[in-house]
Amino acid sequence: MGYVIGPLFTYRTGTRANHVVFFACSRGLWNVPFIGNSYVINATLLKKYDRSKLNYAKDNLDADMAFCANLRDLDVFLYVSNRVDFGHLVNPETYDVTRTEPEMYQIFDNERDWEDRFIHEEYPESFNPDKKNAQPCPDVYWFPIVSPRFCTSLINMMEAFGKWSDGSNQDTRLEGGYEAVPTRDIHMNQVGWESHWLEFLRKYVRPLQEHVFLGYFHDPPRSLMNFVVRYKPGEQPSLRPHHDSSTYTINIALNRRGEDYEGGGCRFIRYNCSVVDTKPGWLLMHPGRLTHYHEGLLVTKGIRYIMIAFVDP
Ligand SMILES: O=C(O)CCC(=O)C(=O)O
Ligand SMILES: [Fe+2]
Repeated sequence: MGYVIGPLFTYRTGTRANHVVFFACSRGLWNVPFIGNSYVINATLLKKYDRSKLNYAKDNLDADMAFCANLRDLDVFLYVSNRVDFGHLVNPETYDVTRTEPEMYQIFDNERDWEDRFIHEEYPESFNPDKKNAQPCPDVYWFPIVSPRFCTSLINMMEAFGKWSDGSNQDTRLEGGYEAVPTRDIHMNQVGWESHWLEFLRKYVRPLQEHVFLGYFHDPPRSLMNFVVRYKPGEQPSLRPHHDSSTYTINIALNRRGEDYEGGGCRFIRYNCSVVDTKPGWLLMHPGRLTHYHEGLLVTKGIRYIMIAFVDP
């Protein structure tokens, strides 16, 4: 599917008001009076015409309008074709090369690329009505959600920032200044990635929640505690039993058990049930309060990274 800008019948030279963008549902080639943003030009034209005529200036028109007007005056045939897939446009407006992992920040501006890069290829399968969603412990669901690239990018973002909390109960990042069960972590807002994370929750996590915990709707999901945890022997290797202050919690594994670290995992005490064979890019989703008292199991070697959000506190 391609798009055509400015159908012949509504076009008036010199005004933008009449430009119409429409999707062509069939494939073909259309003669158009105006093209913008991105185009391919036959190089022989550049040799053939006098540059005083073939240029980007005419009256008070914008450069793209002037260029097309000059081409029309020269009787150059302008057309749009979707017979070949040329790819798609990237919006460079907010691309910030000063960020570590700038692509991760593109969830709003280049949604399609973001999804291709960062969402797990099996994500849509979780909604297949013929498929039974994995439930390693009672009411603990397990879904593929993000790609390996997402996991390494998020770890890079956090390690480049580097200011891991000290694991004490005093935490100035929190409203009350106190964290009862502290982890060594970095919050999403410390790396300027909170709005992006919330969009990810709304767009990709919320539908999974609605799919398995029927009848609970909260759109957009609210989440004040969004962070990456680092478990490491000699630093903080485990987390004592606790409840999360959330309606539901998501816990995304970011690296590989057995390769990057040994030990680790999450144990749900009421059910005496542990999830230890966690997989990078897979998310655990469980109720936060009352039933799902849990602990982070001891990491004996290497570093374990997880991404946590307490949704709807
Ligand atoms: O280590 C885990 O998987 C559990 C982490 C956790 O419970 C938390 O951060 O609240
Ligand atoms: Fe927890």
